[in-house]
Amino acid sequence: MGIATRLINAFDPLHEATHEVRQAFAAWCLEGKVLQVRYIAFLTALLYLCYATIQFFIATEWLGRRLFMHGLFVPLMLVLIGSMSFSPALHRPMWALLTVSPIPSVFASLYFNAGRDGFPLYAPELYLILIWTFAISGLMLRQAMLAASSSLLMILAAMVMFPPDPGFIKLHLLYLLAAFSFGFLSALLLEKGHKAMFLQQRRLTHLASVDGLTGLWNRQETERRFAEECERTDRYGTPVSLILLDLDHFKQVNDEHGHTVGDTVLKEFAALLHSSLRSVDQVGRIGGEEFLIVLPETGLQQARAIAGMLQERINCHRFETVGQCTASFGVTQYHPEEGRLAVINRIDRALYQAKAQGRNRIEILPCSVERCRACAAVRSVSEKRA
Ligand SMILES: Nc1nc2c(ncn2[C@@H]2O[C@H](COP(=O)(O)OP(=O)(O)OP(=O)(O)O)[C@@H](O)[C@H]2O)c(=O)[nH]1
Repeated sequence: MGIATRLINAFDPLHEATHEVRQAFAAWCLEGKVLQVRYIAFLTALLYLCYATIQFFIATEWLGRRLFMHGLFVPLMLVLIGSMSFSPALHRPMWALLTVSPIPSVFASLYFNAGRDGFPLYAPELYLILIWTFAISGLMLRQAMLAASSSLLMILAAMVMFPPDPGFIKLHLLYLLAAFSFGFLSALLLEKGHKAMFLQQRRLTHLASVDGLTGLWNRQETERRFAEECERTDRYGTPVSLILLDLDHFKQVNDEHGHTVGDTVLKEFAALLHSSLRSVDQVGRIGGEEFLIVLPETGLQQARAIAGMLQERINCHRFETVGQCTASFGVTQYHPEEGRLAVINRIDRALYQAKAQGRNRIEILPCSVERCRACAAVRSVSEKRA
């Protein structure tokens, strides 16, 4: 790896991240910076009005144009940016406008002052714009770099076309270098800090949603994902089913082989479930040896077939040290009319029945909505049995 790549990587905590993670970072970062953009845009507009007022008293040339630019055009552009920050739908054009906003300010300053006697008096505006673009505006590093580099090119071009006083030129170059490098470095370090914070937050969020032993979702996250699927069902009518399963006589495993072996069985069991299901299915450990599977876009009959497939795989699997294990299953489908709590209660009942009726069984309970076609077949079988 080249030195340049190593250096870039050292400043980029996301250098190994996927495109999706980088996009998630950009969205997270931009959302967090909206408030900064708002305050900075309004404050800068105010300062430009002060600048225009001072020029009103000291400027000897182009007074009307200076007042138009610094008292009207630039402040209005900044107020527009600040106002756009209030509406999420306008955030994209707001970022675009913020990226180009330094250009007219630099252009105006050069147009009014380059090659004139008063240039050193007004040159600090150029240095401030460079620092503002990098470290204050709220722009992401890449956009800030684009805007500041364009500004710097314009300033250098103006310097070639209208050379300042030879005594001032070296100082001017030094100030430009200082403004650009200070601004760039602070933007680079700020973005590095943001990236590290983003990664840390993702890690913590992940840790807070997984079960430490099995790596499956924990109870809270499983319930959250189930609620999300229910909302999808409420909105689009796509079915969602649940399987609740519990290892049979797991206490015996612990009692006979010890908790460490019990833990290994739970891990192996979790891996078996995870590898047997589709990637869209959500598996969580919601209690000691109790697991909940959320099956999106799956009706009751399909869920029954999936539970059958899992039962067969579990029965065929030989767990380390303990050999064969079995599990009991409750299966049901969510129906929008009855609410989530009713489904959770029903699947609990289904599992209880499977345990009560001898374990290593699948019990299916239809929903309580009479006209639900998905559950009709199961309901009639249950009624016949009763
Ligand atoms: N090793 C281990 N055991 C656990 C863990 N969490 C819960 N358990 C044990 O799981 C066992 C559950 O026992 P019970 O609720 O009586 O259930 P069971 O023996 O599986 O009986 P049935 O469910 O009725 O078939 C208890 O012994 C708990 O200590 C864990 O994280 N690791």
